[in-house]
Amino acid sequence: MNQVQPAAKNNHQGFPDYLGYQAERLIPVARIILSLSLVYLIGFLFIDYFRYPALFEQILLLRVLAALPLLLLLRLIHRQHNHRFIPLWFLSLGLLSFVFFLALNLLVPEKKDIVVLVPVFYVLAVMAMAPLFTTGMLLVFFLVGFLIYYWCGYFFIADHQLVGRVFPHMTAIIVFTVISVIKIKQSAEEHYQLAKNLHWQSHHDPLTGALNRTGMFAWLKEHGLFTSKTFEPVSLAMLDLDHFKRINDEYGHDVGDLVIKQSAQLIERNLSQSSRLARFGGEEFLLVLLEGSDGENLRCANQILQHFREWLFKTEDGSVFGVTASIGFVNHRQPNSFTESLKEADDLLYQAKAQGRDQLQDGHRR
Ligand SMILES: Nc1nc2c(ncn2[C@@H]2O[C@H](COP(=O)(O)OP(=O)(O)OP(=O)(O)O)[C@@H](O)[C@H]2O)c(=O)[nH]1
Repeated sequence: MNQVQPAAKNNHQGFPDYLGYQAERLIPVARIILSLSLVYLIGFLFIDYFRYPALFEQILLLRVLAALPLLLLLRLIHRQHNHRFIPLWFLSLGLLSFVFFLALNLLVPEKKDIVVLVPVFYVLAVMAMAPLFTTGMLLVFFLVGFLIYYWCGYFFIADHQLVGRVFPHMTAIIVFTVISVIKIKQSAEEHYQLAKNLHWQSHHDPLTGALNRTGMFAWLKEHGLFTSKTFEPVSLAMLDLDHFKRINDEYGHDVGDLVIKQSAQLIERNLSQSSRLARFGGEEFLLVLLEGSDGENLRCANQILQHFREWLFKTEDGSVFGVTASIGFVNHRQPNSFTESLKEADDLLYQAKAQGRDQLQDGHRR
C-alpha cells in the first residue's frame, strides 16, 4: 500500500534538497573549523603565557599586529559589492593557509627563518583577492599590510628573534579563518533561508497560506499520487464559493479576501493530516482527499459543505452573513490520469452550480 506521509500544513514541506544542500552541509563544517580555531587560539595564549611570562604582553601585541592586515583585507572585501564569491575565496584561503603552515612546520625545523616566507603568503593572498580589488585599493592594502606587520612589529618588540619564534602570522591566519568561517556560516544560513522563502512563495497562495496550483502539483509528485502504484483511495473535490461576486459588491474586496481566507481555514479544519488543500483560482479550491476510504472522503466533503451552511462570517462593522459552497466530487480510478479526474471534478462542480448551488455532485451516483 502506498503510504502517504502526513503533511505538515503551511510549512516548507516539499522543499527540494538541492536548494539547501550546500548550505546545510557547510554549516556543521563551519562549526568544526570555528571550534578548532578557538581551541588553537586559547591554547597558544596559554603556551605564550607559560613559555614567555615576561614577554607575554609583547607577544600578544605582535599577534594582534599580525592579524591587522588580514582584518583590513576582510574589511575591504566586505565593502565590495560583489559578495557572491567571497565565502569561497575565504574558505580556500583559510584552508590553504593551514596547509601552508603545516607544511612549513614539517619541512623547516628552525622556525625563525620561516617568518621570511610570510610575505610570500601575503603576495599569494593579494593575488588571490586581486579580482575583487581596484588597482588603487590593492596597492593600499599591500603597503598598509606590510607597514603594520613589519614596521610596527619590529618597532614595538625589541627582541626581533621573537617574531620568528612565536610565529605570530599563524595567529593572524587563524583569526582571519575564524572571521571568514563566521561569514561563510552566516552566508550559508542566509542563502538557505532565502531559498526556503522563495520556494514557499512559489508553491503557496499568500492570502490563505494554502498550496497554489504549482504547489499542489509538486505535492502530488512528491507523494507519488495518481500513478499506477497508487492503491490508497483518493478523491478530488473541487469547491467553489457561491455567488462570491455579491460579497465583493456588497461588502467590498477586503471582506471578500477575508471570506476566502476564513473559508480556507474552515476547509483545513475538516481535513486530516493526509489530505491536502490548494487554492486553484479566486474563490475556487481543490481538495485532494486521503481520509482512508472513498466513503470517508465523501463524508469529509459533505461535512465541509455543512460547515459552510452553519458558519457566519462577520465584518468589522458588525454585519453578519453566511456563504454556501458547491462541490464537484470524484473518486480517482485507474487508468484515469490526474488531469482527467480533475476535469471530471470540474465538470461536476459546474453541474452543482447549474442545479442550484449549495450542494455536492458525486460522479459515482449519477
Ligand atoms: N476579494 C476577492 N475577490 C476575488 C478574488 N479572486 C477573484 N475574486 C472575485 O470573485 C468573483 C468570482 O465571481 P464569479 O466567477 O462570477 O462567481 P460567483 O459570483 O462566485 O458565482 P458562482 O460561482 O456562479 O456561484 C469575481 O467578482 C472576482 O473578482 C480575490 O482574491 N479576492
